[in-house]
Amino acid sequence: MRTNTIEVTDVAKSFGDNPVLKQISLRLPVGQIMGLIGPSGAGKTTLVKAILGMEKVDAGTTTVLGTTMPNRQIMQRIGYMAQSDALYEDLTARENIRFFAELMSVPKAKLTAAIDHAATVVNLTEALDRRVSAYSGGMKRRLSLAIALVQDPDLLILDEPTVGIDPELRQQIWAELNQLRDAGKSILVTTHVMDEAERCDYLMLIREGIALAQGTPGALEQEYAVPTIEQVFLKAGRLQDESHRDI
Ligand SMILES: Nc1ncnc2c1ncn2[C@@H]1O[C@H](COP(=O)(O)OP(=O)(O)OP(=O)(O)O)[C@@H](O)[C@H]1O
Repeated sequence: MRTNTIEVTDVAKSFGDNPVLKQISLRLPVGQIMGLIGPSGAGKTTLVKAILGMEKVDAGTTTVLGTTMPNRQIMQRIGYMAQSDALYEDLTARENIRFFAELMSVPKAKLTAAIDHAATVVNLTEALDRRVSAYSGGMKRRLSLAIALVQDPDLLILDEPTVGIDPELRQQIWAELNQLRDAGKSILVTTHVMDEAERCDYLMLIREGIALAQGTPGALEQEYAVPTIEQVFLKAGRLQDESHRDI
């Protein structure tokens, strides 16, 4: 039986002479929520795209479900929510979800129930038949998440899923993520929001393309002798800056 859904080993990537990922390795075990946290420009989205095979790496290897990406069959088992919404504005939300569900080969018999469930999770049931052009930014984020969920994927990759989403709905979304994890799905989520980081089973702190620290939230707080992940991050960043100065 497979133990890791994602395996990244010593990945490096530069854009021109800008090194964006430096020797990154990570393992996402089956049935876990892993959080990638780091400031803007740290390399989180580039790492996510490298995992999906959407960005070619300069060195190292990445596999998803034991397979080198990109791979069409494996892509059908991944629910990916990108940072920017790729939606058809002239279609309704229901038509958008249906379009992507069909693309991902959701069986016809399950389609209606799958669309209804995904819409319920993100609280869009009432607005399903409205055109997306009339949606707010937060509603578009929620629709993108519904699209990522609709094919009942083995792996969810969510790039900043809760930006523009109010706290109450965010709770609801995290409850759903926990349920999916408990059902054996694997989830990789990038976030700036520290209280979301605390909810992950395992964290990777990334800054300037370097994996500064990894571990469970509790283990990281213990290692850095501070009470919150925000403080872990600040302390790890300070230590990184000091080590630059020492060179
Ligand atoms: N296609 C590209 N061409 C050139 N540089 C890029 C490209 N994509 C990303 N970069 C650069 O790589 C670095 C990391 O960007 P990335 O989007 O991975 O960061 P991030 O951690 O996801 O940030 P944010 O939280 O703001 O989304 C940045 O300096 C960015 O400008």
